[in-house]
Amino acid sequence: MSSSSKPNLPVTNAVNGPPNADLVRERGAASFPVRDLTYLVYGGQERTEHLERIANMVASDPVFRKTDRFFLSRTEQYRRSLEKVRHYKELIAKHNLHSELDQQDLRQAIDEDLPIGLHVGMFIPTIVGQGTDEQQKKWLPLARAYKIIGTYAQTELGHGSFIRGLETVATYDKSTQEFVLNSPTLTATKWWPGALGKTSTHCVVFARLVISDRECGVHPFMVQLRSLENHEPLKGITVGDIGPKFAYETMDNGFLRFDHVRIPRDHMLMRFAQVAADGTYSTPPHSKVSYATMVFMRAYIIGTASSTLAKAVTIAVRYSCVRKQFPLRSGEPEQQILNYQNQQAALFPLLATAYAFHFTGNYIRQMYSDFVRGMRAQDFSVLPEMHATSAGLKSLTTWIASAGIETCRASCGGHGYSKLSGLPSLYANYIPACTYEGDNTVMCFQLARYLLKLYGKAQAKPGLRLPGNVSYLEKSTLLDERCDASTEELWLDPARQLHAYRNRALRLVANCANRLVAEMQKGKDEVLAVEAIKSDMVKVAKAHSYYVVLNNFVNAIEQLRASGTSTPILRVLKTLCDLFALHFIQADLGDFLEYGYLSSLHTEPLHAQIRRLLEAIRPDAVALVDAFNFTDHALGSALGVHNGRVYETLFEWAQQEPLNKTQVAPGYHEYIKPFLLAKM
Ligand SMILES: CCCCC/C=C\C/C=C\C/C=C\C/C=C\C/C=C\CC/C=C/C(=O)SCCNC(=O)CCNC(=O)[C@H](O)C(C)(C)COP(=O)(O)OP(=O)(O)OC[C@H]1O[C@@H](n2cnc3c(N)ncnc32)[C@H](O)[C@@H]1OP(=O)(O)O
Ligand SMILES: Cc1cc2nc3c(=O)[nH]c(=O)nc-3n(C[C@H](O)[C@H](O)[C@H](O)COP(=O)(O)OP(=O)(O)OC[C@H]3O[C@@H](n4cnc5c(N)ncnc54)[C@H](O)[C@@H]3O)c2cc1C
Repeated sequence: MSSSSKPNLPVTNAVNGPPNADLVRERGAASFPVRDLTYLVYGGQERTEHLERIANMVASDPVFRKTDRFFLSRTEQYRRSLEKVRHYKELIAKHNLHSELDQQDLRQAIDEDLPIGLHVGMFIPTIVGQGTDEQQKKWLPLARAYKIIGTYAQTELGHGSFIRGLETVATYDKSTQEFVLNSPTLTATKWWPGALGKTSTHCVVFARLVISDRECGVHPFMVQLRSLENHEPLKGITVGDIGPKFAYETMDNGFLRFDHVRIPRDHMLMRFAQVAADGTYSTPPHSKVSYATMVFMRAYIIGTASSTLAKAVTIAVRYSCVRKQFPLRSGEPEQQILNYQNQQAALFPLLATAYAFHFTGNYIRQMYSDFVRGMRAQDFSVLPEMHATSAGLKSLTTWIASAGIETCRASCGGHGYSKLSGLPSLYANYIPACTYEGDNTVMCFQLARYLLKLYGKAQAKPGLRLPGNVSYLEKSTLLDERCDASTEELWLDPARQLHAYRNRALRLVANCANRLVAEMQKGKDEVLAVEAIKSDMVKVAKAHSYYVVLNNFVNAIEQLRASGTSTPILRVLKTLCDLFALHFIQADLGDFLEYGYLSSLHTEPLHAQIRRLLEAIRPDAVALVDAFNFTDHALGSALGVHNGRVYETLFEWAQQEPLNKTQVAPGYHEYIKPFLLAKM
């Protein structure tokens, strides 16, 4: 064989051999029926089996392969994701997966940021939420059949967070009954929308409406960007890809400029605000109703924080079970790294958090559907609570999940740094969730503002009843109460855990409110006073959101108990809930100590209880990640493979590296050989 054309490496087929013995042993020793926990997570046996059928269909389909993704150029990755989109459509037809839920299941199983994500996640929901009945009748069938592909074009080069600062203009021309869309400045260029660059034929554009020189605020408009015949941009439209990013290579995030592009009057989405033919403008029933798609997506993002973190933890826990380093004493076998307390302290709180966020996702889904039901009946009263709660939870969950993926990566040592571990790309593709759909810090201000307002109202009007999750703001006497968890046992009491979280949140709200007043007493107006407390506002929003997450976890376990869930499952969920509660007190201990809510009387038993919880989770750790039921395809990780054949898989996958295609390195003749063979 020619030494330069073929690798001199053994061809292995070892990835499919017998499973790793440690994993097998651990699976056999679980304290609870794993399958039952899987059913609980996915909503029952039937639903789980349905999801499995779809996941297995995807995993065995070569079009959806992922293993070579690291060796493709950006353009190849984009093309590959288009191929996946086409195949996704073929499978919908072939397997009759026409319901929205089936299609969502299929996309989730494909597990890639496809350039139709924005079409499904924001373009169609905006037509549904903001379009009149006629507009929906016109565009929804086309969009659902993929006869048009759309996106959500709001952010501009100059502004993302400050929506009222957007510069794209839609000027109404009464004489032709058209809107004229224009990008008057460079900073008015739309910048970032997913699938805008190369894929979309249409988009919903957010532009400031101007009628006879009167500014009417930002509104959504349906605009065709590209020809449906040949995909060329239409006249007056400049569109393209924004270039390389941290990751997200499969997505053509784009830019877009308008040069006096005319669209008919009925292309403004007019469910809530209208422009009549004569230019009469009718205001919407709530000034922020056109922001509803963002609220929808924030709720969706909260739900995905659990599954994303669960993937990272699955990889890290399985690998930590297979990986061995050091005997404790010489002559003894080496330890699985999962036996080390530090490894457990890094990973198990994240495991607990993935379960906690699962219940947060259920909670926000329910809240969102109640909100939509109200909105359909023209009741917008829940909007402020929905907006504030989802803004805070989106921030907390994405921050924790992002940091958690990185913790998992680091806990896998050197192999965690290999892209073949799946963790670097999971991290890089996930972290923009802290930015898109509202920068997390900016979102925290929204929740903190809401809490401060309610706190002020409750102070001004004793006896006022506030909604469930914020009702603790009524009880300023809570501020005088102290922790009484002076033993390890007491720290397992959910009422005490919740008391601590409520007390911390209320204290931070109250402090913020007091500081606001103090700043104003120093002579600042309210606007400047708010600026002086902004970092505290972020802490307020996080503290409240932690409380909401824990409260939902505790409530969910109570409901499961009431509905007859088996004791072993309840026991393991309670242990996870305890660890979640105690770990995040330990992580922010300063907050609790600062005002004397806790003292060393309480912190010692707290730390000791956390150590006990880590020990309690250890024998079930593998079973707990198995219960998330990810296929190897979904994990895309040599370290997280279900059979634990980590080294075989790493070795085999590395053979695909293009550098290994030849024995002699490309560049050898030009760059290495000359100095190796140079005369001394
Ligand atoms: C739940 C069910 C889920 C089911 C899921 C099913 C299907 C999903 C399908 C598919 C999904 C597929 C793929 C997607 C996957 C992953 C995601 C991938 C990519 C992400 C794409 C990203 C898209 C984007 O990023 S779009 C752009 C997003 N941009 C932002 O978020 C901008 C952030 N800024 C703002 O929101 C606002 O400007 C602001 C910061 C909130 C401030 O607004 P402003 O106008 O300046 O108002 P203020 O003057 O400050 O406030 C006035 C008043 O209004 C209140 N307010 C503000 N916003 C809202 C709102 N949205 N609702 C209600 N009220 C609001 C504000 O609090 C204030 O109130 P006050 O006066 O009482 O204090
Ligand atoms: C991968 C990705 C996909 C995206 N997809 C889309 C899409 O499909 N459609 C779309 O329209 N947009 C999209 N976006 C844009 C995204 O929504 C915005 O980037 C996001 O809303 C943040 O806005 P910004 O970039 O203006 O950040 P900025 O607001 O400029 O934030 C920069 C910094 O300033 C701080 N800051 C901002 N305002 C304040 C304030 N008032 N007080 C204190 N601090 C402040 C922030 O906390 C942050 O630290 C996407 C972005 C990314 C990264």
